[in-house]
Amino acid sequence: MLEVTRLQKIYRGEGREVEAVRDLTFRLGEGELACLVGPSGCGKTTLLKCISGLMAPTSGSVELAGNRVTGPPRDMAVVFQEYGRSLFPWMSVRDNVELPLKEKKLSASRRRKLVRESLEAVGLADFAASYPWQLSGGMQQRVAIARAIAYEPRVLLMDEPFAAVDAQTRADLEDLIRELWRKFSITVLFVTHDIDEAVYLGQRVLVLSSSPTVVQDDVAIDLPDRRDQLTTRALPRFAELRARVYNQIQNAKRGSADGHRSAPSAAAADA
Ligand SMILES: Nc1ncnc2c1ncn2[C@@H]1O[C@H](COP(=O)(O)OP(=O)(O)OP(=O)(O)O)[C@@H](O)[C@H]1O
Repeated sequence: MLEVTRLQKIYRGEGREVEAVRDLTFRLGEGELACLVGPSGCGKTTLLKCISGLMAPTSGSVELAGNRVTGPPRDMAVVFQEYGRSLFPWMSVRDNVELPLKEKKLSASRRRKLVRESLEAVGLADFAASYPWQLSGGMQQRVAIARAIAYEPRVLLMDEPFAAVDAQTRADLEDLIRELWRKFSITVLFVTHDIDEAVYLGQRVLVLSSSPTVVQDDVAIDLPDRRDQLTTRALPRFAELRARVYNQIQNAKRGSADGHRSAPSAAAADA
């Protein structure tokens, strides 16, 4: 569904160059839920901007369902960390969710149906007429998620979407993402700083190296598919996977090539 091949991004300006991403290759199969972690400043946002077509890579390519991404694709939606800035405060929840659907030129009845279903799916059916500023941070992020889901994307990119909410809300939102992923069979790429969150959510965790970035490790998360905040996180296997991802990030910070690989199959075999 998503194929990133030998992606490189060099920022140029004022007589200096920053190579943020060096040589990134990975694939996401249809319906996969993969998390992406890496040291601070390693190029996660740069990567997401290239994948979502907001920025052109210096070299390499991104393909979505076999089509090269050269601008924001119709089949992709992005949820950012800063929900406060991604929702329009003067529009009701309903209108915020409906706005991108107008661009898709869907009929009014189809738009209404999608808005209703997506608000129901995130538990906000009763708040359609409210304004974002009347809702808590966690609820606002649910609105942003509903807007993304209503767009019926094949791929959903999430850039540290829960970094600004409290721990309890974060746990609820994590469970919501797994529920929506199962319900709508979307391919999800979820960027996070939080190792536990990556292991809890993902079927795979891609660990990025320090900038200039390559894929340092690709860990298959072989935890039971039905996850639960208490029992899953208490499993010995959860602790093992967490330790592996943690060690890889420490290696990445030290710039060590230990465990460096980019082929998913090799990593899956010894995860
Ligand atoms: N517009 C830009 N011009 C020049 N350099 C940039 C630009 N944007 C990012 N960089 C550099 O590229 C590298 C990667 O930045 P990026 O924001 O993609 O990393 P990140 O992993 O998302 O960071 P964080 O973990 O702090 O969110 C950094 O060295 C950063 O300074």
